[in-house]
Amino acid sequence: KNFPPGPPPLPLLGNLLQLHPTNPLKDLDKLAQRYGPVFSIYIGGRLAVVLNGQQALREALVSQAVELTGRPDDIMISHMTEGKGVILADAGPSWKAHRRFALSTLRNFGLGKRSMEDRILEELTHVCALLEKSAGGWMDPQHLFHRAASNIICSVIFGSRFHYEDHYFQTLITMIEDINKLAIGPWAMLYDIAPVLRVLPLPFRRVFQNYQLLREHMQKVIRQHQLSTHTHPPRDMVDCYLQEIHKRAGDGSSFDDSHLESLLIDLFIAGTDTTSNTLRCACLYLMTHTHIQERCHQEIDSVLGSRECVSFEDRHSMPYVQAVLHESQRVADVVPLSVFHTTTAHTHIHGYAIPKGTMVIPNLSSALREEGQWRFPHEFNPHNFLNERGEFVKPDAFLPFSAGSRVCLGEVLARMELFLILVTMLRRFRLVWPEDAGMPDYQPLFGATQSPKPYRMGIQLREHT
Ligand code: HEM
Repeated sequence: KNFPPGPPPLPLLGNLLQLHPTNPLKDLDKLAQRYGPVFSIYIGGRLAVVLNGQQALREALVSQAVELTGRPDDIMISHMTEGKGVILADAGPSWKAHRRFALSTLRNFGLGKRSMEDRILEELTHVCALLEKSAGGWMDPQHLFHRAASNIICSVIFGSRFHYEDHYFQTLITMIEDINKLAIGPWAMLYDIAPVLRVLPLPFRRVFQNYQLLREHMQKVIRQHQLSTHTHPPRDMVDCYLQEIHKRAGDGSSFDDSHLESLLIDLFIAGTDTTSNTLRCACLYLMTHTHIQERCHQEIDSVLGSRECVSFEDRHSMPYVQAVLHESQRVADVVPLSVFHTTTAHTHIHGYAIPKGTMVIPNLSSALREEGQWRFPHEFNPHNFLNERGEFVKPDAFLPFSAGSRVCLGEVLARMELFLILVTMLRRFRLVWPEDAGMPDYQPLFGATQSPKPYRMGIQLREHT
């Protein structure tokens, strides 16, 4: 009763035929126009409520934060993660304690010998060395940004990094990409609705194999740390967690080696594609909007002067670069449908009654390009984030990290990475769209995480560097 309206479903398929299999975003827009910002659809046999536009998203995710904390008990994902970790763990004491632990460890990383900022700047020396090698030519930045983002996470959680050419490292990254592709998609759906197929050698088997290999990697790292755990202050997140297990021994908490493995896998998966795809999107637009790149160069040069390194504090003196970065995140639209939520109690959204256990899909993408919320919703324009005085402002519809009790827990790290990486790169290099590359294609490839299509990036050393 009083449930959000939606299109009538077909038996078994629900409304799947009304959603384009490779990119349902336009179809969701059409359904929102017809049924309003909060509507319902059947994904197969499963009923879900879709939230569209910043007002409905904030009303639900922020005002009903507690009621929207749950995650769907998606069968494939729960079989894979055993309900542990943070991203896909349902609301409960284990999720809460691990989220709190991860947030406070990421926040306090200054307490170790090396701050988060130092770790990012160290990775940047390797990024710049590789870019220098390509100066005068071009490269596909996909691998570089993936490896850099992944290494920053490795440095924070394991205290060490991999060489970019390390075959083992490259395999780990490929496994993450594969899990992201397969765990949310038609194969996962088939696994859920047709248990008889689970024994067959179909692609969903790969998700389990990859997840197991990632788990074995984490076990190895944890064992190495256990042999040298009496280091003060802690070197990384694994040290912090092992100390936490010791502190909590006997109090019945869920902190143990197997939860640690799941937490590390989550951070590794969540922190790689997202940051890397945002950087690729920023570079694509900067190469093809040369006047915007030029203004960034001017602002960076004037703020940094002869200083060797940028610091995260410098963002307050660089409103234009900040605006460009946020605009890149807006158009990159990296996690378009967020991670699905579930209601943990009966609640009301937008005047509709939503029972406990309903799946909720936050369409973050709809807010990032919502008419009436942005001065230029359909173009790449940093003035979406600048007021008349040229000061940086952040509109309410900027929700790439979602909002509420499940808001991305890597937001601060991601923002720091994006700023330090982009400023350092633009300070030393000019990014150039290759003359023979034809017209740029800005249409992203849809997925649990969206990415720009592969492209080549021309690199020139800037004269004064
Ligand atoms: C540009 C980069 C990033 C974007 C756009 C992004 C976006 C998101 C979004 C939309 C969610 C889902 C929130 C929800 O369920 O409502 C999320 C969750 C999460 N993100 Fe990020 N993320 C980014 C980078 C990172 C990084 C670097 C890390 C690792 C430190 C990270 C760790 C997580 C975790 C652990 C969750 C699950 C939180 C929970 O369920 O309680 N993210 N992120």
